[in-house]
Amino acid sequence: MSRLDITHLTKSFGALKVTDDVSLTAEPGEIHAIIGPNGAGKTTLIAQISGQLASDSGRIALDGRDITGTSMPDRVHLGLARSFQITQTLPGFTVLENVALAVQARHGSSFRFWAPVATEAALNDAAMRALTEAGLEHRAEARASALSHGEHRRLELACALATEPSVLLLDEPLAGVGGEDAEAFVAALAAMKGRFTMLLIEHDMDAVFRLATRVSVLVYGRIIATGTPEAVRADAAVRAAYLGEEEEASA
Ligand SMILES: Nc1ncnc2c1ncn2[C@@H]1O[C@H](COP(=O)(O)OP(=O)(O)OP(=O)(O)O)[C@@H](O)[C@H]1O
Repeated sequence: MSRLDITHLTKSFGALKVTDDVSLTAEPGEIHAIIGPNGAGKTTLIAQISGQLASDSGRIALDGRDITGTSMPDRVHLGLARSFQITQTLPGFTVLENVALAVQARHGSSFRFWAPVATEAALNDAAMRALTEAGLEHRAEARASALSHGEHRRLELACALATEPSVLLLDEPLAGVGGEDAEAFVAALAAMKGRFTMLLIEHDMDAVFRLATRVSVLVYGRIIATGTPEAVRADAAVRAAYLGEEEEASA
């Protein structure tokens, strides 16, 4: 069963059809990237999937369960985590404390019955595991306010992972992140490949083609191709609509 199964999703703003009959899946352990030129409808699609925006028609299922009409908090609770939008980090708290709070938000009721010391140890252990996944364990004791922009993004990633999501929506994780920070982020995601299911929207094509298991290309709200990075790169329609232009522009 697909972790995420989206069928015939649509959304219009007035006369403008921004999401036009989009169907796609995220299979267990895959990183499915969605790419497309500016204005293709990527942000709108992610907003529909996360529940921020209601769809006009179509169906969204998470682990086989229809979540089309559910609220954004309900989707998070059911295991759909959207990084960078839902996470509010606390700048005066340490990195570890921030992630421990995210763990507690997920497991609040089960941790409550434990003795306080054991509770704290268990929370910190779970938080350290998420921090290690995000490649940020060496910053556990730093205050969140002391992190670089790229480190902060990885803290948000760790907070999202701490909720043990079924599917993680990553909306332009590398936006505004440069150099070593970007490299560290991509390395952290690459190391997670196969173990977490992710839908990735990202403008950095090098990162997309390095990370993605499958790539879908969105143009004017429609998916014009879905396949392995190699197949999509070689697709004539994709080259004509998008990649060719990008490569020519950067040549
Ligand atoms: N709330 C809105 N009302 C009207 N039009 C909208 C609204 N939100 C988005 N649009 C339009 O829908 C289209 C798709 O926008 P969207 O932001 O989803 O594209 P995108 O692929 O994420 O673009 P980018 O890569 O530039 O972030 C654009 O033409 C945009 O102007």
